[in-house]
Amino acid sequence: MELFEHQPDPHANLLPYDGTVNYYGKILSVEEATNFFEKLMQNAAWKNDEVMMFGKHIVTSRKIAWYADAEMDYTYSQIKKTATVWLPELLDLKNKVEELTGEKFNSCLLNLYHDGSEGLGYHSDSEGDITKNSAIASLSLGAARKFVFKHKTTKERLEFILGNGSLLLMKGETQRHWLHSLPPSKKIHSPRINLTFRSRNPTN
Ligand SMILES: O=C(O)CCC(=O)C(=O)O
Ligand SMILES: [Fe+2]
Repeated sequence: MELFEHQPDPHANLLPYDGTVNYYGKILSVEEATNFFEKLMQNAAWKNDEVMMFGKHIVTSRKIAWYADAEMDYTYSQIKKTATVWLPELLDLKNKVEELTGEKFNSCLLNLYHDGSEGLGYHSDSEGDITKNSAIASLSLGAARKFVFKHKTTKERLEFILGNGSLLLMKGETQRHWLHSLPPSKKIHSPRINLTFRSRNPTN
């Protein structure tokens, strides 16, 4: 595999306070990332996301797919979802991410942004059955996109670029104190897949 010259220090905390975010840089070669992107594009159980916004039921153009250790239902954005059992390529990525981060994950949300017109508004991933203060690992494939953190009370903002094959880890109190978003951009004309590996409490 090609190696990357300027690997960041994954132990450095990118947040100034109230949480921990570690950036591992590119953990896949361009070839590997392209390969995973194509496989997931083809094989993942993509469907349009449904969310509740201002009391309205909205179907987004962004697509999502949920995977978990066993088939179970859970709630995300106030709507019940059903997860599917792991694809082999997702298990490969999960193993790699667990090995690098030293964390364990039992589910994964995939997001497919067809181009820069699709993004994700400010939110934190702490709702429902997500294990409190558990780590969330975010692996990006395809188009590089801006990723923004905003503190819930100080409103301090921090921006990062998440490139093809890169890994970001959010842990500790991050979700409690910080929101994050993927802003839309007119400059991006190609797709991106993001995988967030998570820990959920098995409630059913
Ligand atoms: O696409 C991304 O980088 C962010 C995804 C995200 O925040 C989420 O799925 O909760
Ligand atoms: Fe999120």
